[in-house]
Amino acid sequence: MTENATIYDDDDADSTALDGKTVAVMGYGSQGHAHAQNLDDSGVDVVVGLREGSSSRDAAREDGLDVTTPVDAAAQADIVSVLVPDTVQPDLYEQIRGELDEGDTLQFAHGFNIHFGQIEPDEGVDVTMIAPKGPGHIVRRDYERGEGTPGLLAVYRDSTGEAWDEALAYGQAIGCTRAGVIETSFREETETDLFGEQAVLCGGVTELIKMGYETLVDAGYSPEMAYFECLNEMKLIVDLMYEGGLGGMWDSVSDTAEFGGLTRGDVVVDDHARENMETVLEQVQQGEFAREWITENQANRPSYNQLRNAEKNHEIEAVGERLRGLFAWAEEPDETADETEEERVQV
Ligand SMILES: NC(=O)C1=CN([C@@H]2O[C@H](COP(=O)(O)OP(=O)(O)OC[C@H]3O[C@@H](n4cnc5c(N)ncnc54)[C@H](OP(=O)(O)O)[C@@H]3O)[C@@H](O)[C@H]2O)C=CC1
Ligand SMILES: CC[C@](O)(C(C)=O)C(=O)O
Ligand SMILES: [Mg+2]
Ligand SMILES: [Mg+2]
Repeated sequence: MTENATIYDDDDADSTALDGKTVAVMGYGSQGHAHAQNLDDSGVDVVVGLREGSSSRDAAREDGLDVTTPVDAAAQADIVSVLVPDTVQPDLYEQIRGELDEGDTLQFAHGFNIHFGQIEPDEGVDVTMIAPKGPGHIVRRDYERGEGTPGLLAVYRDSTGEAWDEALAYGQAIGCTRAGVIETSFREETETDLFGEQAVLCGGVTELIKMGYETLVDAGYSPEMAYFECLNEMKLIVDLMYEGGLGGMWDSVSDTAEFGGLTRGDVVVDDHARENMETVLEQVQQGEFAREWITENQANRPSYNQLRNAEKNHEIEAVGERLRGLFAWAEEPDETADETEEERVQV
């Protein structure tokens, strides 16, 4: 049996580890906007680093944050949180490298570039990771609700002797310790995160949904029925697992669903799927996926763009958009949006 992981909560963190320190958040996308605003709301000094002409600059300023260039932000900072896309991080690092002084920290939300050797930080710089186990918009939403998204903590280099305390305080400031922060390594975070998103969370689930939808539609059932059955209800079922584990879900569904699911689930996701999962994991562990993704970017993402378009054009997307628009709580369309000044009726 593998040993249990160490999990830290709010009581383990000491916010004073960030006293007098400035955090430069590089990027204001999914994770960047959440970390920057959560840190700011937690009383930490934050500056956002964005390239000149960046489409995110207005959003960060409207959220009340100081915005400057990545180089300038890094120059002001004690901790540089690297929250631009993984493929962009090596270039960004080269731009800001000269601004990282001995004792500063490079902080990541995913270990890809350190683990696969795409960034090799200079000696004297601490290298840490707080990786929220959830999308950035949920990290922000959880924090605002007084809750938190679970996170992972890893230290790749601790030159100062303060890296662990500082990283845990960072995890607290973005709300992760409210839910629990698990101690890990850059290798373990990178390999499990890549495997999870490819085989289960993003890749596995979308293929399961599309295959279920196509099976029903090909058999003559309506697209609307197939959408509700295979995609919409997925969230409701997963919510039950999130709240009460697999058992919580099985308790809530009918005995008929439980018997059918327990006898037929592994007919669909069978030993072939397990073997394929093992292959996907090996490709991650051996760096094969990383090399493919790096090469794909060097070639301007031909496969990525093609696959992305195919996914967007899948019939389930149009059906879903129409059905979600019928939900009573869906936003009313702004009927004046396309009207000219003259066409508007003053009342
Ligand atoms: N998405 C998520 O929820 C999760 C992400 N992570 C990790 O967090 C990190 C950030 O990912 P994520 O939040 O998805 O990133 P995003 O794709 O959301 O980052 C977008 C931001 O990066 C900036 N950016 C994009 N390209 C460049 C560039 N060439 N130069 C400078 N800035 C650029 C964008 O600014 P501009 O307007 O200038 O383009 C924008 O502010 C990654 O390491 C990822 O693996 C970890 C957990 C979950
Ligand atoms: C599951 C995808 C993720 O790893 C995440 C939101 O945690 C990501 O890279 O976006
Ligand atoms: Mg993840
Ligand atoms: Mg990921």
